[in-house]
Amino acid sequence: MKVTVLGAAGGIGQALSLLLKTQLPAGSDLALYDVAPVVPGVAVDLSHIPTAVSVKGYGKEDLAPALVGADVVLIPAGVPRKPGMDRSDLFNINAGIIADLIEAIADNCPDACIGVITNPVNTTVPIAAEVLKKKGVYNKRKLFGVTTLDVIRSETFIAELRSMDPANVDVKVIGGHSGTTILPLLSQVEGVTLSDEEIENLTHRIQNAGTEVVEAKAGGGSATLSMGQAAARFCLSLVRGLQGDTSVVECTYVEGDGSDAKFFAQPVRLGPNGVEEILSYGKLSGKEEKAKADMLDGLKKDIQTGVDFVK
Ligand SMILES: NC(=O)c1ccc[n+]([C@@H]2O[C@H](COP(=O)([O-])OP(=O)(O)OC[C@H]3O[C@@H](n4cnc5c(N)ncnc54)[C@H](O)[C@@H]3O)[C@@H](O)[C@H]2O)c1
Ligand SMILES: O=C(O)C[C@H](O)C(=O)O
Repeated sequence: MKVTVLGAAGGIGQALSLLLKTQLPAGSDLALYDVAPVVPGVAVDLSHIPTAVSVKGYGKEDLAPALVGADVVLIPAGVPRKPGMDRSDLFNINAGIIADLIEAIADNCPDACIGVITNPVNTTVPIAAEVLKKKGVYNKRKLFGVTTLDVIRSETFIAELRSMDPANVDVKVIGGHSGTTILPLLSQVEGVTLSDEEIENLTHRIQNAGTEVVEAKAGGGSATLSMGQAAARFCLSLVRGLQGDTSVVECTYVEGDGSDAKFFAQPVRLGPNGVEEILSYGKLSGKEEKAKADMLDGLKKDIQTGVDFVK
């Protein structure tokens, strides 16, 4: 299994690469690409960790060899938010970065599963889809917006509230990855009953958790360590699926049946082909139905911005 990380020298990229070096199955290859000149050093540093995962660094001019043969490509390349910014304020810089990197993926590893982390995810994933379509290699089963951070935050905050082991909390988060498009289904958490007030407070915290980190870092970037963990969880799930395990379920932002929006974060069953099955997200409470209805126009607009960028 070859996993390539694009943007591997950044805050997320380094945390993610460390977790992959220590947790990918034995025999895997980890390819680290970045435009920052430190990337070969990151690879050398990681290569001293005694696991059976090979690590190689690729500098600015070596994108093609970093991608050739990749089964999974994860993309945390791009700029993060500063206090006072929305994720959509990153569009002007990150849209072009994603389009360029996806074009290179289409040329060098068109069959790879692609996990887009770069914000604004609601828009960068549609950009990726349009670029892949232009290149004639779009496979909707293999393009994912990584929204796992919303899931692990939900699990953490609920576990804290109820003094539970977070490993025993399972939360579906649907919609998108910004503001009210992040919709945690707190009415469905097995073994946990929450009051209306608790649901309201938790939903607000989950939807604003990215801003909580951005403000706490005070100009030094956004979530990197928790995102590294979230992306590693998602990647390891993808890899288990690619290796034949068809019991792996994750919530992720994919092109589904379009009944809510063309791209929508929802539970999917992973497997050898990427998405094996889009799963039902179950019955929403009245408040969740309303929250979904209220945010769909905004999500659709974010998606259209991505489509228009490529056209
Ligand atoms: N999906 C999510 O839940 C989630 C969570 C946190 C952050 N993010 C997003 O992830 C992105 C990265 O965040 P970060 O904190 O790691 O930022 P960072 O600035 O620490 O790292 C970004 C890295 O990307 C590299 N880069 C820039 N252009 C590149 C290109 N064309 N090719 C390869 N590498 C390139 C930079 O050199 C840098 O090393 C941001 O857009 C951020 O908003 C998403
Ligand atoms: O909030 C951000 O800008 C980064 C990321 O999307 C997050 O949710 O932490």
